[in-house]
Amino acid sequence: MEEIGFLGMGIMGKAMAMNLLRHGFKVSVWNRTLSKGFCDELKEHGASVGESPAAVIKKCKYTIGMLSDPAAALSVVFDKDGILEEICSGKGYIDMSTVDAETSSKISEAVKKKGGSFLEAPVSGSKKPAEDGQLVILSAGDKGLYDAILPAFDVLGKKSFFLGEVGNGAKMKLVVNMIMGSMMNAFSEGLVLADKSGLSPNTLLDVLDLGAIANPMFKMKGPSMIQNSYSPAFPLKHQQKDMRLALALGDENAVSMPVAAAANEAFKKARSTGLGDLDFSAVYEIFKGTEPSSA
Ligand SMILES: NC(=O)C1=CN([C@@H]2O[C@H](COP(=O)(O)OP(=O)(O)OC[C@H]3O[C@@H](n4cnc5c(N)ncnc54)[C@H](OP(=O)(O)O)[C@@H]3O)[C@@H](O)[C@H]2O)C=CC1
Ligand SMILES: O=CCCC(=O)O
Repeated sequence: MEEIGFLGMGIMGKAMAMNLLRHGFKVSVWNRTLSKGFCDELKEHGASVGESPAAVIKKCKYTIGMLSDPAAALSVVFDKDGILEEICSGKGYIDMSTVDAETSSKISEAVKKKGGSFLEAPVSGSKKPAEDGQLVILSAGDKGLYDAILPAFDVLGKKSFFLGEVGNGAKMKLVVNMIMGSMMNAFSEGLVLADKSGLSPNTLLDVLDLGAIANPMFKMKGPSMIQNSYSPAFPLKHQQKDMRLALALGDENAVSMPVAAAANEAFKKARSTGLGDLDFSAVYEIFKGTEPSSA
């Protein structure tokens, strides 16, 4: 397949680009902050490093973006040296960041106006699934671009969905993360309730894992939460962004979401106490009423 461009070498972007390289793809990467040290590692695996989003688009037929939030996703497209300066007929941009439908539509319209094609493709799954090529890809937009990029999606993910028009991928992702964030809050409350009422949180994990609400998230995050350990796989600031965007989607559709609203408050409180760069499971500290003893 043609060389693939990759913009945004954060937790997810770096793992995904590395995975493409391991599977024999040629990859050209770019990150806003070059000094973060990702370059050498990726270069060792054969990546070339572009000096701007425009430079990467110019070089590659297909370019993927994995940026933190709507402001970042818009910036790489519309700002100086951005995607719009080089996107043209025959080139495709695939935004895999988690953003709202409005952001995605804005990008789609601008890219199409320049003759390019656009696909939104946010993902379910975190750092480890990204490293292992086990993401769930929620794409929507240009079906021709989806078909063309499938060989790369097959490496990045265990399943790809095509959900129709631009916006549907973003909405699906926000619904999923709204449920996940609400679950993390209920789980944290339960761990605190078990502890304060004289039960072992570890035994609670064993009981949960054998019942109808067993799930990979409780199983994976529970033991480290009990150890007050929150090394970031999915940063809490991004989970709070997703709750905020999901609540806005609820507003638009007049859907009452009291559970998600309460969860959002807890994530906001966690951010305001300096936990934003830790894993989103650090919201547990808000329910414990303590500061984390380690990251
Ligand atoms: N981590 C996870 O488990 C998952 C994350 N996601 C979503 O994927 C996206 C990336 O997440 P993740 O990798 O964890 O996030 P990180 O915070 O690790 O990385 C964010 C990336 O966005 C870049 N960035 C931020 N602001 C700007 C800007 N204004 N202009 C250009 N680049 C910018 C950062 O560059 P710089 O290094 O310069 O700051 C960095 O490359 C987010 O939308 C997140 O919600 C989706 C599924 C799972
Ligand atoms: O957006 C982040 C999702 C994290 C996950 O699905 O485990």
